[in-house]
Amino acid sequence: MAEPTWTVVVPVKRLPAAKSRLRGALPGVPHEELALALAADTVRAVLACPAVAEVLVVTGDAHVAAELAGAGARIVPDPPDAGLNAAFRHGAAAAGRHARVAGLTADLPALRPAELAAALSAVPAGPPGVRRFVADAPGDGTVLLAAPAGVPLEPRFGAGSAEAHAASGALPLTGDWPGLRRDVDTSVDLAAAARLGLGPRTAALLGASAAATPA
Ligand SMILES: Nc1nc2c(ncn2[C@@H]2O[C@H](COP(=O)(O)OP(=O)(O)OP(=O)(O)O)[C@@H](O)[C@H]2O)c(=O)[nH]1
Ligand SMILES: C=C(OP(=O)(O)O)C(=O)O
Repeated sequence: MAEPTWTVVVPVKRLPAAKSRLRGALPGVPHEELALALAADTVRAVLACPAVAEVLVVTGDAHVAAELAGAGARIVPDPPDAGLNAAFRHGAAAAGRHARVAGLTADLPALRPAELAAALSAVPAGPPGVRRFVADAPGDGTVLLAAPAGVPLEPRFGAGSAEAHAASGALPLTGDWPGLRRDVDTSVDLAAAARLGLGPRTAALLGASAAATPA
């Protein structure tokens, strides 16, 4: 059984602006409910991961903060308008210098706690202190970036982030973790995540949308 040694930082954008490429993906479902469900299912899986001691959600959204604090996450206020990498750095700073910190995107509704535990256990505990990352399913993005204790996270999330993380000295983790790698940016991604098995919040919205949409 993995030791709960990791602090996982999960940034969540303000819901009205979040997941813009998914807007309209589920007819009959308010967009903000879908964006919140993706984050809630991600955080639920992280909280259930035996390798995780604490989940820090970095957000400027009061609704997200209330929901995810209720689920058991610690909320760290987002630096206003600073963007995704600033949110990761802010969360990592709140975790403290001695923590093993991993940054994870909040759009992984098919994430399984055991996959996250396997990925985190593949990060060596000791020197030489190299950061590790897990690329998304297409291979160009990043879903997870992990740093050993005392090593800055130095996040380079955004378009082409797998290459950017590698160029900054981070090494890829190569395990077969389909739910972890399946980030959801578009309706095609959402369908792929549904084939893997969605967390309960997103699954309920998919079911409600299907029931409301004439065949
Ligand atoms: N706290 C915080 N989280 C962010 C910010 N930008 C993106 N995120 C989160 O980072 C993760 C990955 O970002 P994207 O996949 O680009 O998500 P997004 O920006 O909501 O989606 P698009 O509008 O489609 O680009 C998601 O879980 C977002 O909620 C930000 O400025 N602050
Ligand atoms: C944030 C990222 O990209 P996307 O918006 O494509 O999920 C990333 O992969 O680093």
